[in-house]
Amino acid sequence: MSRFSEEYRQKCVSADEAVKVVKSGDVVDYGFFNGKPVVCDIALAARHEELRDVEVHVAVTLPPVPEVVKHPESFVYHDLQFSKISRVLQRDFNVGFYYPIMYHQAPSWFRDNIAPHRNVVICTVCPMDKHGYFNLGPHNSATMAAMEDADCVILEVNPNLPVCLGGAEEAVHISAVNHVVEAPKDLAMADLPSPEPNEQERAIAENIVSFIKDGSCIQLGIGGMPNAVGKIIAESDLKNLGGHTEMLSDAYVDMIESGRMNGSMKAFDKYRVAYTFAMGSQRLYDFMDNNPAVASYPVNYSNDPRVIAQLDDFISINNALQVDLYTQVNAESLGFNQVSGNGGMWDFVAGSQWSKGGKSFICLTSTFTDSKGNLKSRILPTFEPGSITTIPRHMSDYIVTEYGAVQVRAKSTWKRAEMMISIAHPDFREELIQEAEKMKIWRHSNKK
Ligand SMILES: CC(=O)SCCNC(=O)CCNC(=O)[C@H](O)C(C)(C)COP(=O)(O)OP(=O)(O)OC[C@H]1O[C@@H](n2cnc3c(N)ncnc32)[C@H](O)[C@@H]1OP(=O)(O)O
Ligand SMILES: CCCC(=O)O
Repeated sequence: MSRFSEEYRQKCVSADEAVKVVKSGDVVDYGFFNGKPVVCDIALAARHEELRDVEVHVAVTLPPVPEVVKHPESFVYHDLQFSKISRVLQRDFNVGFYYPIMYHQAPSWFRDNIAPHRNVVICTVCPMDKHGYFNLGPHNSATMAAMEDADCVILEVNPNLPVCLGGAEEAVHISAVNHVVEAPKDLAMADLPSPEPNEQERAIAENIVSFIKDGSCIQLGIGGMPNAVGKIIAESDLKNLGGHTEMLSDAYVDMIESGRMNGSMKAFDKYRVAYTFAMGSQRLYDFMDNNPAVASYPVNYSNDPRVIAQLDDFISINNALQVDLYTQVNAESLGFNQVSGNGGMWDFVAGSQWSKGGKSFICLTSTFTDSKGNLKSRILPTFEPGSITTIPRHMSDYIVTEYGAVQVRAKSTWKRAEMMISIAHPDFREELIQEAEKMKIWRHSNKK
């Protein structure tokens, strides 16, 4: 028994008891990603008749669907990064709001009193260790900063979370905690395996891999495509790659276990992949458990472009929904429907271009087939009203489809239009040229 056991026993209460602290008008933070509580969420939602206008904040609503969203008159739900659940909630039920973020700034939101003050933080953690620490598991992010800001910290202990070694700020001490709630021992984490890459995704990945050299440092973003790139790298003969990323995904397990990524050439965090959160399959979480090959850091380190820039040959690979002929990147919305979020995209697009030899790749399949079976170009003359520009054109570097990779950085408007059309699906190229002419970004010498 550790000397902290008595303090643990005193602080351990039922979920119903713990959430009694929440009052109408409070701001309640559910942590980030896998940090979202389950039993405390059920207990809080059960108080919906007596509570009004409680703000709840999460980042990426992982399954299960939170109970609080069923009572929008009592709880105002906010998500820093939409995924399937938040999309459906907002689009079909008019519930939930997106919260734009420049992700590396998140800890300073709390430490510099910029974000609304958190009355209560409730988040899922690993069981307490003999030193009195609760490891945060695969969600470091800005959790410690939010806890520092909070009047009350409630931990929901789940023994199925992997213990994720730091780095920094990967654990909270019992002395900084008000209540501990024990989740059922069989409460599994959301198991989100990535699908096998399709033919187009493999072609895109091949187009990117040709730019990667031995010793490059790799960041992979969220979405289907970056996972395909990881798989192709794992099958390549590249050597001594490093990893420094916001999100640790299954692709990193592929790259590390295949021996391609060992971090031996990194200027710092040598032999480790630095990350701030992980999301993926149970295989990923099993791999991370107590594994010194990966190091958990707060997001003001992992995503700070000034940190990223110090790693030479930094290769940043992120996914987009659409790119227009001006080379503006939309990675987050379709008209007025929020699909995802900017997250750390800006951080890595900037940091990789500041790195010596670094490159930023934004990838997308050239087309999308809608629910009615219509083939649509993802390369558009301009975005539809309401769509958000995630990366402005002056920050775009490489854009990649299955038809090739083009570097639009340091090119004029008419050259960019030509490059974008060269990687569009052939069925749409003529129409795009006509639009480029109307937009006055086409000249007679442009290649058709
Ligand atoms: C974690 C990080 O942020 S790492 C740092 C970088 N940050 C980012 O890259 C953030 C921004 N990027 C992203 O969020 C993702 O990469 C995305 C959204 C661009 C792509 O992610 P994916 O999971 O591959 O997207 P997916 O193909 O499933 O599309 C998402 C949704 O948009 C729909 N969609 C995608 N493209 C289109 C299109 N052109 N027209 C209509 N609908 C579309 C899909 O049908 C899907 O909808 P549904 O699941 O509600 O039915
Ligand atoms: C808080 C946003 C995190 C992300 O990039 O997914």
